Amino acid sequence: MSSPGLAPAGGVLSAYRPDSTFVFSTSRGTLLAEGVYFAVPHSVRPAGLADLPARVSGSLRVALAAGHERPIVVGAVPFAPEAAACLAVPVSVRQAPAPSAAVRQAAPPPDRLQRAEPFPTPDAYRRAVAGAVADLRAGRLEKVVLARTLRLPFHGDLAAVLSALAAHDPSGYAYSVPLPGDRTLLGASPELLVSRTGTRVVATPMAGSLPRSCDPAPLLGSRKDRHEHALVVAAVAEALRPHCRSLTVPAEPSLTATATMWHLATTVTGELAGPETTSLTLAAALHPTPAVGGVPTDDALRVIGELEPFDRGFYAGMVGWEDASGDGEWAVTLRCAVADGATITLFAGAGIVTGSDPEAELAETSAKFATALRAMGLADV
Ligand SMILES: C=C(O[C@@H]1C=C(C(=O)O)C=C[C@H]1O)C(=O)O
Repeated sequence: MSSPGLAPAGGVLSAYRPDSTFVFSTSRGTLLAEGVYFAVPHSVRPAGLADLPARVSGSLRVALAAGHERPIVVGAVPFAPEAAACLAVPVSVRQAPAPSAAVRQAAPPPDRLQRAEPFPTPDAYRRAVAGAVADLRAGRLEKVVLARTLRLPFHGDLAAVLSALAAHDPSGYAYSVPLPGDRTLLGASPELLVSRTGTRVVATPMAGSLPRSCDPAPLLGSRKDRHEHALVVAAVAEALRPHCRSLTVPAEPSLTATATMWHLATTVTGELAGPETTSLTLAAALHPTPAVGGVPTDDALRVIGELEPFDRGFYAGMVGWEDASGDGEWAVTLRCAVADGATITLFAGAGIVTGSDPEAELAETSAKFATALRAMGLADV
């Protein structure tokens, strides 16, 4: 890492260029990385994520050997394990305290949201949810997450969108990743897939949601949401346990708020059994959790492939960083948008269990779109 002297986050974000800068902003600070010193090579095997931790550790060793003083790897990993990740050792990294003040947005032309194209259509999404509920009732699976997209024209300033994302949800993970083909992935995730700091491991799985405009009390009491949540926590604990000497899994979830949503969340903490387990070893063991996939994972992935008429790309993958010691922090790539020329595509999904109501899941995904829409000045939730 080049000398990270603390500068105001507004200052560090002013260096942001959507097509070339990686940004990862948390309540503890903003990391801004530029340039490609060494691109993490793609997998040559169809091994998916199995060799990802080694490819990243290897890239960090190469950078160290070439004289980079404090290399880190930053970027995003797509949802599908066989799809190419976008990870690199950047040339320079700056860090600054978290941004504090919301950025005022210019008022958008009023017709813009009307030109938004949902895909699949709301009707098709309701039908997909109903189809999944039929599968669930037939006992073929316990949970599956179904997503949808919203595509709209966008000519605005992505720097303003990114600062608004960070300012609206200062306790979340606001990010921006330059993607191949002059596209930009950006969003604000509430969910920590996993972090490793020395031997300390933290994961904050989420599942069970309501729009922020609702009273959250029924969420904590909802059997359907508690079940949906428990499935994710159990899968996260099961994936982390083999790597940990001790693991603490709270028996009850707590309520977490973002600017647009309420979620049930559980913070799982552990002590690593051995120092060789990197943050990405843990992330690869966890992905995809049932917060974005389902239970059992393979059946859920098959149903997602059958019922979702689009490629998730980087949505529901992971975004973050890892350093040469193996420490790192990876958020689930949620509440995201991909900007591509004059078009931006938003992604949002919801966990479906036997008690799911298609209309409520449609409303939940609409509320999740509001995170990006609000940052674009297109929703005032
Ligand atoms: C799938 C998404 O969010 C996930 C699904 C949730 C749910 O189903 O309740 C809650 C938080 C996230 O783990 C999304 O934002 O697209």
